[in-house]
Amino acid sequence: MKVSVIGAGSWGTAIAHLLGSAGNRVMLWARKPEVCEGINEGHRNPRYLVDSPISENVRASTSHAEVLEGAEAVVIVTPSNTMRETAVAIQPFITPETPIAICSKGVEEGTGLLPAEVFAEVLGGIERIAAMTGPNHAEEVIKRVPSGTVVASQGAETARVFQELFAAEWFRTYVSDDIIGAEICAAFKNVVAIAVGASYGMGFGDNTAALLMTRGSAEMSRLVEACGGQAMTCMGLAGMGDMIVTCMSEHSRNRTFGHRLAQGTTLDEYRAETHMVVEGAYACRTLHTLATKHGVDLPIADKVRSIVWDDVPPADVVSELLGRSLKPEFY
Ligand SMILES: NC(=O)C1=CN([C@@H]2O[C@H](COP(=O)(O)OP(=O)(O)OC[C@H]3O[C@@H](n4cnc5c(N)ncnc54)[C@H](O)[C@@H]3O)[C@@H](O)[C@H]2O)C=CC1
Ligand SMILES: O=C(CO)COP(=O)(O)O
Repeated sequence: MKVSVIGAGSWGTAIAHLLGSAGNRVMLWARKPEVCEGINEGHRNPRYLVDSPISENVRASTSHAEVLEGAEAVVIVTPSNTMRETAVAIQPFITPETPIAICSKGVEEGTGLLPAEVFAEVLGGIERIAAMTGPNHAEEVIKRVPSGTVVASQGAETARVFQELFAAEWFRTYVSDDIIGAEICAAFKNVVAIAVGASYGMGFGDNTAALLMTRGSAEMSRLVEACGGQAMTCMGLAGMGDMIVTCMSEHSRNRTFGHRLAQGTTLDEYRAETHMVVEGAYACRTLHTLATKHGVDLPIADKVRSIVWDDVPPADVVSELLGRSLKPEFY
Protein backbone atom coordinates (compact mmCIF):
# COMPACT_ATOMS: atom_id res chain seq x y z
CA MET A 1 0.00 0.00 0.00
CA LYS A 2 1.17 3.59 -0.61
CA VAL A 3 0.80 5.39 2.73
CA SER A 4 1.52 9.07 3.45
CA VAL A 5 2.53 10.02 6.99
CA ILE A 6 2.28 13.74 7.78
CA GLY A 7 4.63 14.78 10.59
CA ALA A 8 8.16 13.48 11.28
CA GLY A 9 8.45 13.99 15.03
CA SER A 10 8.93 10.99 17.34
CA TRP A 11 5.55 9.40 16.73
CA GLY A 12 5.43 10.07 12.97
CA THR A 13 8.91 8.55 12.63
CA ALA A 14 7.97 5.43 14.63
CA ILE A 15 4.72 4.99 12.67
CA ALA A 16 6.48 5.42 9.32
CA HIS A 17 9.00 2.75 10.37
CA LEU A 18 6.22 0.42 11.57
CA LEU A 19 4.38 0.76 8.24
CA GLY A 20 7.56 0.54 6.15
CA SER A 21 8.71 -2.60 8.00
CA ALA A 22 5.44 -4.29 6.96
CA GLY A 23 6.30 -3.71 3.28
CA ASN A 24 4.21 -0.59 2.63
CA ARG A 25 5.62 2.21 0.48
CA VAL A 26 5.74 5.11 2.94
CA MET A 27 6.18 8.80 2.14
CA LEU A 28 6.86 10.91 5.24
CA TRP A 29 6.25 14.67 5.30
CA ALA A 30 8.76 16.65 7.38
CA ARG A 31 9.09 20.41 7.85
CA LYS A 32 12.88 20.46 7.82
CA PRO A 33 15.02 19.55 4.78
CA GLU A 34 17.74 18.12 7.07
CA VAL A 35 15.24 15.61 8.47
CA CYS A 36 14.40 14.46 4.90
CA GLU A 37 18.08 14.24 4.04
CA GLY A 38 18.83 12.13 7.12
CA ILE A 39 15.97 9.73 6.38
CA ASN A 40 16.56 9.45 2.61
CA GLU A 41 20.33 9.13 2.77
CA GLY A 42 21.08 7.56 6.15
CA HIS A 43 17.71 6.00 7.13
CA ARG A 44 17.72 7.91 10.40
CA ASN A 45 15.84 10.95 11.68
CA PRO A 46 18.54 13.37 12.93
CA ARG A 47 16.16 15.14 15.37
CA TYR A 48 13.90 12.46 16.86
CA LEU A 49 14.66 8.85 17.90
CA VAL A 50 18.12 9.48 16.51
CA ASP A 51 19.53 6.07 17.50
CA SER A 52 16.87 4.04 15.69
CA PRO A 53 17.36 2.95 12.06
CA ILE A 54 14.30 3.54 9.85
CA SER A 55 12.97 1.10 7.25
CA GLU A 56 14.33 1.61 3.73
CA ASN A 57 10.72 1.62 2.51
CA VAL A 58 10.34 5.09 4.08
CA ARG A 59 11.19 8.17 2.00
CA ALA A 60 10.74 11.76 3.19
CA SER A 61 9.95 15.11 1.56
CA THR A 62 8.99 18.64 2.61
CA SER A 63 6.45 18.78 -0.25
CA HIS A 64 2.83 17.83 0.49
CA ALA A 65 2.28 17.27 -3.25
CA GLU A 66 5.13 14.77 -3.47
CA VAL A 67 4.26 12.98 -0.22
CA LEU A 68 0.56 12.64 -1.04
CA GLU A 69 0.78 11.67 -4.70
CA GLY A 70 -1.12 8.39 -5.17
CA ALA A 71 -1.75 8.00 -1.41
CA GLU A 72 -4.11 5.14 -0.58
CA ALA A 73 -4.17 6.11 3.11
CA VAL A 74 -3.02 9.16 5.07
CA VAL A 75 -1.76 9.23 8.67
CA ILE A 76 -1.67 12.58 10.53
CA VAL A 77 0.96 12.95 13.27
CA THR A 78 1.58 16.70 13.61
CA PRO A 79 0.92 18.53 16.93
CA SER A 80 -2.78 19.04 17.72
CA ASN A 81 -2.58 22.84 17.34
CA THR A 82 -1.82 22.32 13.62
CA MET A 83 -4.91 20.24 12.78
CA ARG A 84 -6.70 22.91 10.74
CA GLU A 85 -3.62 24.09 8.81
CA THR A 86 -2.66 20.46 8.14
CA ALA A 87 -6.16 19.60 6.82
CA VAL A 88 -6.06 22.66 4.55
CA ALA A 89 -2.53 21.78 3.35
CA ILE A 90 -3.40 18.21 2.32
CA GLN A 91 -6.81 19.02 0.79
CA PRO A 92 -5.61 19.64 -2.82
CA PHE A 93 -3.74 16.32 -2.96
CA ILE A 94 -6.21 13.72 -1.64
CA THR A 95 -9.54 12.39 -2.92
CA PRO A 96 -12.85 12.75 -1.00
CA GLU A 97 -12.60 9.02 -0.22
CA THR A 98 -8.97 8.74 0.96
CA PRO A 99 -9.00 7.20 4.47
CA ILE A 100 -7.30 9.37 7.12
CA ALA A 101 -6.03 8.21 10.53
CA ILE A 102 -5.27 10.95 13.07
CA CYS A 103 -2.70 10.14 15.77
CA SER A 104 -2.47 13.65 17.28
CA LYS A 105 -3.83 14.20 20.79
CA GLY A 106 -5.57 17.45 21.71
CA VAL A 107 -8.53 19.79 21.28
CA GLU A 108 -8.69 22.84 19.00
CA GLU A 109 -8.16 26.19 20.74
CA GLY A 110 -11.19 28.48 20.56
CA THR A 111 -13.66 26.01 19.01
CA GLY A 112 -13.24 23.06 21.40
CA LEU A 113 -13.35 20.74 18.38
CA LEU A 114 -11.65 17.34 18.43
CA PRO A 115 -9.03 16.55 15.73
CA ALA A 116 -11.42 14.35 13.68
CA GLU A 117 -14.08 17.06 13.85
CA VAL A 118 -11.63 19.65 12.50
CA PHE A 119 -10.64 17.36 9.62
CA ALA A 120 -14.29 16.56 8.85
CA GLU A 121 -15.13 20.28 8.88
CA VAL A 122 -12.35 21.10 6.39
CA LEU A 123 -12.34 17.96 4.23
CA GLY A 124 -15.78 16.38 4.74
CA GLY A 125 -16.50 12.69 5.31
CA ILE A 126 -16.32 11.85 9.03
CA GLU A 127 -16.72 8.14 8.17
CA ARG A 128 -13.39 8.00 6.31
CA ILE A 129 -11.61 9.48 9.34
CA ALA A 130 -10.21 7.43 12.24
CA ALA A 131 -8.36 8.22 15.46
CA MET A 132 -5.47 5.91 16.39
CA THR A 133 -4.62 6.17 20.07
CA GLY A 134 -3.39 4.11 23.02
CA PRO A 135 -0.43 3.52 25.34
CA ASN A 136 2.18 3.86 22.62
CA HIS A 137 5.39 5.68 23.38
CA ALA A 138 7.30 6.11 20.13
CA GLU A 139 10.57 5.19 21.88
CA GLU A 140 9.18 1.69 22.58
CA VAL A 141 7.12 1.10 19.42
CA ILE A 142 10.13 1.73 17.18
CA LYS A 143 12.02 -0.95 19.14
CA ARG A 144 9.20 -3.50 18.70
CA VAL A 145 8.28 -3.53 22.39
CA PRO A 146 4.92 -5.40 22.50
CA SER A 147 2.18 -2.75 22.51
CA GLY A 148 -1.50 -2.29 21.69
CA THR A 149 -3.66 0.49 20.33
CA VAL A 150 -7.23 1.29 19.32
CA VAL A 151 -8.46 2.57 15.96
CA ALA A 152 -11.76 4.41 16.43
CA SER A 153 -14.02 5.56 13.61
CA GLN A 154 -17.69 6.06 12.83
CA GLY A 155 -16.93 4.22 9.58
CA ALA A 156 -16.53 0.49 10.26
CA GLU A 157 -14.62 0.00 7.00
CA THR A 158 -12.20 2.84 7.83
CA ALA A 159 -11.49 1.34 11.25
CA ARG A 160 -10.89 -2.07 9.66
CA VAL A 161 -8.52 -0.65 7.00
CA PHE A 162 -6.32 1.00 9.64
CA GLN A 163 -6.60 -1.93 12.05
CA GLU A 164 -4.99 -4.15 9.41
CA LEU A 165 -2.57 -1.49 8.20
CA PHE A 166 -1.08 -0.80 11.65
CA ALA A 167 -1.10 -4.39 12.97
CA ALA A 168 2.27 -6.13 13.42
CA GLU A 169 3.46 -9.18 15.37
CA TRP A 170 4.44 -6.86 18.22
CA PHE A 171 1.71 -4.26 17.70
CA ARG A 172 -1.87 -5.35 18.43
CA THR A 173 -4.72 -3.23 17.07
CA TYR A 174 -8.36 -3.10 18.18
CA VAL A 175 -11.30 -1.25 16.62
CA SER A 176 -13.96 0.95 18.22
CA ASP A 177 -16.88 3.02 16.90
CA ASP A 178 -16.38 5.65 19.64
CA ILE A 179 -14.09 8.22 18.03
CA ILE A 180 -15.39 11.00 20.33
CA GLY A 181 -14.51 9.03 23.46
CA ALA A 182 -11.12 7.96 22.07
CA GLU A 183 -10.10 11.51 21.16
CA ILE A 184 -11.25 13.02 24.47
CA CYS A 185 -9.32 10.35 26.40
CA ALA A 186 -6.23 11.03 24.25
CA ALA A 187 -6.27 14.73 25.17
CA PHE A 188 -7.36 14.28 28.78
CA LYS A 189 -4.78 11.76 29.99
CA ASN A 190 -1.98 14.23 29.18
CA VAL A 191 -3.48 16.74 31.64
CA VAL A 192 -3.71 14.10 34.37
CA ALA A 193 -0.07 13.16 33.68
CA ILE A 194 0.94 16.77 34.40
CA ALA A 195 -0.94 16.54 37.73
CA VAL A 196 0.77 13.24 38.57
CA GLY A 197 4.21 14.60 37.64
CA ALA A 198 3.60 17.67 39.80
CA SER A 199 2.46 15.45 42.65
CA TYR A 200 5.69 13.42 42.56
CA GLY A 201 7.60 16.69 42.18
CA MET A 202 6.06 17.89 45.46
CA GLY A 203 7.28 14.73 47.17
CA PHE A 204 3.97 12.88 47.31
CA GLY A 205 3.79 9.14 46.72
CA ASP A 206 2.17 6.41 44.69
CA ASN A 207 -1.10 6.69 46.64
CA THR A 208 -1.47 10.28 45.43
CA ALA A 209 -0.66 9.27 41.84
CA ALA A 210 -3.33 6.55 41.97
CA LEU A 211 -5.86 8.98 43.46
CA LEU A 212 -5.20 11.52 40.68
CA MET A 213 -5.34 8.89 37.94
CA THR A 214 -8.60 7.38 39.22
CA ARG A 215 -10.39 10.64 39.92
CA GLY A 216 -8.94 12.03 36.69
CA SER A 217 -10.57 9.07 34.91
CA ALA A 218 -13.89 9.94 36.58
CA GLU A 219 -13.62 13.49 35.21
CA MET A 220 -12.65 12.15 31.82
CA SER A 221 -15.62 9.79 31.63
CA ARG A 222 -18.07 12.54 32.69
CA LEU A 223 -16.81 14.67 29.80
CA VAL A 224 -16.83 11.76 27.33
CA GLU A 225 -20.47 10.97 28.12
CA ALA A 226 -21.53 14.63 28.00
CA CYS A 227 -19.98 14.96 24.54
CA GLY A 228 -21.78 11.88 23.19
CA GLY A 229 -19.01 9.29 23.67
CA GLN A 230 -19.11 6.03 25.62
CA ALA A 231 -17.90 5.82 29.23
CA MET A 232 -16.54 2.31 28.55
CA THR A 233 -13.94 3.81 26.21
CA CYS A 234 -12.31 5.27 29.34
CA MET A 235 -11.71 1.68 30.54
CA GLY A 236 -9.92 0.68 27.33
CA LEU A 237 -6.54 1.30 25.70
CA ALA A 238 -7.40 4.88 24.73
CA GLY A 239 -8.48 5.64 28.30
CA MET A 240 -7.03 3.64 31.16
CA GLY A 241 -4.21 2.19 29.02
CA ASP A 242 -2.86 5.54 27.90
CA MET A 243 -3.52 7.11 31.32
CA ILE A 244 -1.28 4.49 32.95
CA VAL A 245 1.59 4.83 30.49
CA THR A 246 1.57 8.62 30.38
CA CYS A 247 1.37 8.99 34.15
CA MET A 248 3.95 6.31 34.98
CA SER A 249 6.48 6.11 32.13
CA GLU A 250 9.97 7.61 32.15
CA HIS A 251 9.33 8.55 28.49
CA SER A 252 6.34 10.78 29.27
CA ARG A 253 6.85 14.44 28.43
CA ASN A 254 3.64 15.49 30.17
CA ARG A 255 4.59 13.81 33.43
CA THR A 256 8.12 15.23 33.20
CA PHE A 257 6.72 18.71 32.58
CA GLY A 258 4.46 18.36 35.66
CA HIS A 259 7.45 17.35 37.76
CA ARG A 260 9.35 20.43 36.57
CA LEU A 261 6.35 22.70 37.28
CA ALA A 262 6.48 21.57 40.91
CA GLN A 263 10.14 22.61 41.00
CA GLY A 264 9.25 26.11 39.78
CA THR A 265 9.90 25.80 36.03
CA THR A 266 7.36 27.71 33.90
CA LEU A 267 5.88 26.53 30.59
CA ASP A 268 7.95 29.10 28.67
CA GLU A 269 11.15 27.96 30.38
CA TYR A 270 10.33 24.32 29.70
CA ARG A 271 9.47 25.04 26.05
CA ALA A 272 12.83 26.73 25.59
CA GLU A 273 14.57 23.54 26.75
CA THR A 274 12.87 21.02 24.46
CA HIS A 275 11.82 20.73 20.81
CA MET A 276 9.16 18.20 21.80
CA VAL A 277 5.49 19.04 22.09
CA VAL A 278 3.79 18.90 25.55
CA GLU A 279 0.16 18.54 24.53
CA GLY A 280 -1.29 18.54 28.06
CA ALA A 281 -0.15 22.12 28.65
CA TYR A 282 -2.61 23.24 25.94
CA ALA A 283 -5.24 20.57 26.54
CA CYS A 284 -5.89 21.78 30.10
CA ARG A 285 -7.10 25.03 28.50
CA THR A 286 -8.90 23.65 25.46
CA LEU A 287 -10.67 20.90 27.41
CA HIS A 288 -12.00 23.66 29.66
CA THR A 289 -13.72 25.20 26.60
CA LEU A 290 -15.32 21.84 25.82
CA ALA A 291 -16.34 21.22 29.44
CA THR A 292 -17.89 24.69 29.78
CA LYS A 293 -19.89 24.11 26.60
CA HIS A 294 -21.29 20.88 28.08
CA GLY A 295 -21.60 22.04 31.72
CA VAL A 296 -19.11 19.48 33.08
CA ASP A 297 -17.02 20.11 36.21
CA LEU A 298 -13.31 19.20 35.80
CA PRO A 299 -11.67 19.93 39.18
CA ILE A 300 -8.27 18.31 38.54
CA ALA A 301 -7.93 19.55 34.94
CA ASP A 302 -8.90 23.06 36.02
CA LYS A 303 -6.26 23.09 38.77
CA VAL A 304 -3.65 22.02 36.22
CA ARG A 305 -4.82 24.89 34.02
CA SER A 306 -4.40 27.39 36.87
CA ILE A 307 -0.87 26.11 37.60
CA VAL A 308 0.25 26.17 33.95
CA TRP A 309 -1.46 29.36 32.77
CA ASP A 310 -2.13 31.48 35.89
CA ASP A 311 1.16 30.72 37.69
CA VAL A 312 -0.62 29.31 40.75
CA PRO A 313 1.98 27.34 42.80
CA PRO A 314 1.16 23.58 42.73
CA ALA A 315 1.26 23.42 46.55
CA ASP A 316 -1.63 25.93 46.71
CA VAL A 317 -4.09 23.68 44.89
CA VAL A 318 -3.52 20.60 47.07
CA SER A 319 -5.74 21.70 49.97
CA GLU A 320 -8.39 23.00 47.57
CA LEU A 321 -8.64 19.61 45.84
CA LEU A 322 -8.51 17.60 49.07
CA GLY A 323 -10.99 19.97 50.76
CA ARG A 324 -13.80 19.63 48.21
CA SER A 325 -17.15 18.51 49.64
CA LEU A 326 -17.35 14.80 50.45
CA LYS A 327 -19.52 12.75 48.08
CA PRO A 328 -20.25 9.22 46.81
CA GLU A 329 -17.57 7.79 44.51
CA PHE A 330 -19.99 7.35 41.59
CA TYR A 331 -22.74 9.86 41.04
N1 LIG B 1 5.64 10.73 21.10
C1 LIG B 1 4.77 9.75 21.27
O1 LIG B 1 5.16 8.68 21.75
C2 LIG B 1 3.34 9.91 20.89
C3 LIG B 1 2.84 11.11 20.43
N2 LIG B 1 1.52 11.22 20.09
C4 LIG B 1 0.96 12.46 19.56
O2 LIG B 1 1.47 12.69 18.26
C5 LIG B 1 1.52 14.10 18.00
C6 LIG B 1 2.94 14.43 17.53
O3 LIG B 1 3.79 14.17 18.63
P1 LIG B 1 5.32 13.75 18.50
O4 LIG B 1 5.59 13.02 17.27
O5 LIG B 1 5.66 13.12 19.79
O6 LIG B 1 5.97 15.19 18.42
P2 LIG B 1 7.46 15.61 18.66
O7 LIG B 1 7.48 16.55 19.81
O8 LIG B 1 8.36 14.43 18.74
O9 LIG B 1 7.76 16.40 17.35
C7 LIG B 1 6.96 17.49 16.97
C8 LIG B 1 6.76 17.41 15.48
O10 LIG B 1 5.81 18.39 15.09
C9 LIG B 1 6.35 19.15 14.05
N3 LIG B 1 5.74 20.47 14.07
C10 LIG B 1 5.90 21.44 14.99
N4 LIG B 1 5.19 22.52 14.65
C11 LIG B 1 4.58 22.22 13.48
C12 LIG B 1 3.73 22.94 12.61
N5 LIG B 1 3.35 24.19 12.87
N6 LIG B 1 3.28 22.31 11.50
C13 LIG B 1 3.65 21.05 11.23
N7 LIG B 1 4.45 20.32 12.02
C14 LIG B 1 4.91 20.92 13.12
C15 LIG B 1 7.83 19.14 14.30
O11 LIG B 1 8.55 19.48 13.13
C16 LIG B 1 8.03 17.69 14.71
O12 LIG B 1 8.06 16.88 13.57
C17 LIG B 1 1.13 14.80 19.31
O13 LIG B 1 -0.21 15.19 19.24
C18 LIG B 1 1.33 13.70 20.38
O14 LIG B 1 0.46 13.85 21.48
C19 LIG B 1 0.68 10.16 20.18
C20 LIG B 1 1.12 8.95 20.61
C21 LIG B 1 2.49 8.72 21.00
O1 LIG C 1 0.62 10.15 23.99
C1 LIG C 1 1.69 9.72 24.33
C2 LIG C 1 1.87 8.28 24.59
O2 LIG C 1 0.76 7.53 24.19
C3 LIG C 1 2.84 10.66 24.52
O3 LIG C 1 2.62 11.61 25.55
P1 LIG C 1 3.64 11.63 26.79
O4 LIG C 1 5.02 11.73 26.24
O5 LIG C 1 3.29 12.74 27.69
O6 LIG C 1 3.43 10.30 27.49
